[in-house]
Amino acid sequence: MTAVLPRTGIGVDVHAFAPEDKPRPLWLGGLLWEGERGLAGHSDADAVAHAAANALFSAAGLGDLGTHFGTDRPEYASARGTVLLAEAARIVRDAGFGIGNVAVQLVCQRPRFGPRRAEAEAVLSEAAGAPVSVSAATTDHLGFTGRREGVAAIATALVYPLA
Ligand SMILES: Nc1ccn([C@@H]2O[C@H](COP(=O)(O)O)[C@@H](O)[C@H]2O)c(=O)n1
Ligand SMILES: C[C@@]1(CO)OP(=O)(O)OP(=O)(O)OC[C@H]1O
Repeated sequence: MTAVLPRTGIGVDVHAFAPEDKPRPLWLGGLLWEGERGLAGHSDADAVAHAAANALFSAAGLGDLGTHFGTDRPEYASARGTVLLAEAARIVRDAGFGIGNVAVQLVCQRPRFGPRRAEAEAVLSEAAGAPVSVSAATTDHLGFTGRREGVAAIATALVYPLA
């Protein structure tokens, strides 16, 4: 008898802060952060949502964000991370998987994520159609995140084959 096992996936995303002469709004964890410096990218550069989507694709063995939403696709310019995450979840489900959960670790000095964690988790979970949890850590001012050059996010996901 062959066991039907769940599958785990991993995803990473990094975005640099936008240059001062080309300011952008900050979208992170599906939320708009008023008064915070925005991130550079083709889409809205929401590293938390992108890492979550990468982890879902990884778990399902379906490549990654670039496989499905390349930067050569004008329709994804400034696209919301939640839109990409919802589309990733749809693609994974259409490939025959249920989604157990997604866990994201955000690494940055700013913004302070904790006060808006519940709000972000609700928005991301709605987009994925499954529980998405987000934790945050600084790097004690070390490295590119510590110097506030950008943010990093690392995610895991669990999916299971539907019968
Ligand atoms: N961008 C961040 C980073 C961290 N937090 C919260 O602060 C706690 C302490 O961070 P350390 O890096 O010093 O471990 C962390 O556990 C988070 O709860 C945050 O909200 N936003
Ligand atoms: C999301 C896409 C497409 O708009 O562009 P970016 O916003 O630059 O983000 P990245 O995390 O580098 O993933 C690549 C692309 O799929």
